[in-house]
Amino acid sequence: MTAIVTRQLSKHYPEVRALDGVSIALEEHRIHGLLGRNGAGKTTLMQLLTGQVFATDGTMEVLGASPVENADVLMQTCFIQESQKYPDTFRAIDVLRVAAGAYPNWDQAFADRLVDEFRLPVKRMIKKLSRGQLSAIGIVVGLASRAPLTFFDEPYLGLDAVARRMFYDRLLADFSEHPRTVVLSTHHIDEVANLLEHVIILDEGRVLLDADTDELHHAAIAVSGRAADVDAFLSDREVLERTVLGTLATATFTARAGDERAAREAGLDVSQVSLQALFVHLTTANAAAAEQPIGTRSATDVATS
Ligand SMILES: Nc1ncnc2c1ncn2[C@@H]1O[C@H](COP(=O)(O)OP(=O)(O)OP(=O)(O)O)[C@@H](O)[C@H]1O
Repeated sequence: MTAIVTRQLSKHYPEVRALDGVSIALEEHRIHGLLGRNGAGKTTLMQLLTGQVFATDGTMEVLGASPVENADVLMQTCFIQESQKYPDTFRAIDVLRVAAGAYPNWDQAFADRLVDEFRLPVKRMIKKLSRGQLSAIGIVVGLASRAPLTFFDEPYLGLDAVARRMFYDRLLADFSEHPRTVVLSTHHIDEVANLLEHVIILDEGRVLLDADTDELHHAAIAVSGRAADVDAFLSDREVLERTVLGTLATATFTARAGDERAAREAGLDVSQVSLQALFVHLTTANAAAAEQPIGTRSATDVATS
């Protein structure tokens, strides 16, 4: 079943098209990555899907219905935002108490364990907590709520590397025991690459890439060897990046079936491209295409190649 379907979903502000004709389908019980450069539209998409802002155009279904003012859907949805505001008088323990009442699948024992692991001082006033401790509150709520649909919007601002690792481990372990749909937006792409089963890359409000991560391993490959051999091999391929060092060249290109074998047969070294590198290649290529005169580009050139 699909947990989320959007069709031509758009959110336009007077000065910017924060989201522009986004059509996606996210299967349930998977961890989806929502990636994009600053201002790409990730938060806007999550705000639309959780009924916090209204669409300018298009339609969406979340857990089978429109999320707009729909208590049934919203009760099954947990949205952890980087900029979450809490009442001035709240301590972390108060947030957890409210969350326990709000989420039907809340697991208090799990929340208590996470509080210990993240060393969260639950009785201290929230306004006195560090940036990382604030993020830890969101993570505890996001995990212990066990909501059928959980959005984590860059949930770990200020969290150190150990705590981030712990978040990924706990998310993965709990997800295997209690499958649910998770949408995670992040700039730490390499850290989460192994967690993600499906990736959407947004760029300037549009979908630049929508693919399962196992397909992505073959979507682009890097070859290196003598510059002349590399260039001969690349002749009719779409090159994402090419660097030359003396007589040697390395190039990343959009791969077609059989390309890996063909490159080896041409005497080239072949390596896989990480999700992070692919992200950088695609968003850079899209920005370069955007600078071309109108009429010579298609915004979906990169996504569909
Ligand atoms: N309320 C608003 N009014 C006007 N413009 C807005 C509003 N909210 C977002 N935007 C603009 O919409 C675009 C998308 O913003 P959004 O917050 O969705 O990006 P993002 O991908 O989450 O970025 P980041 O990675 O920096 O958090 C940006 O250009 C932003 O300035």
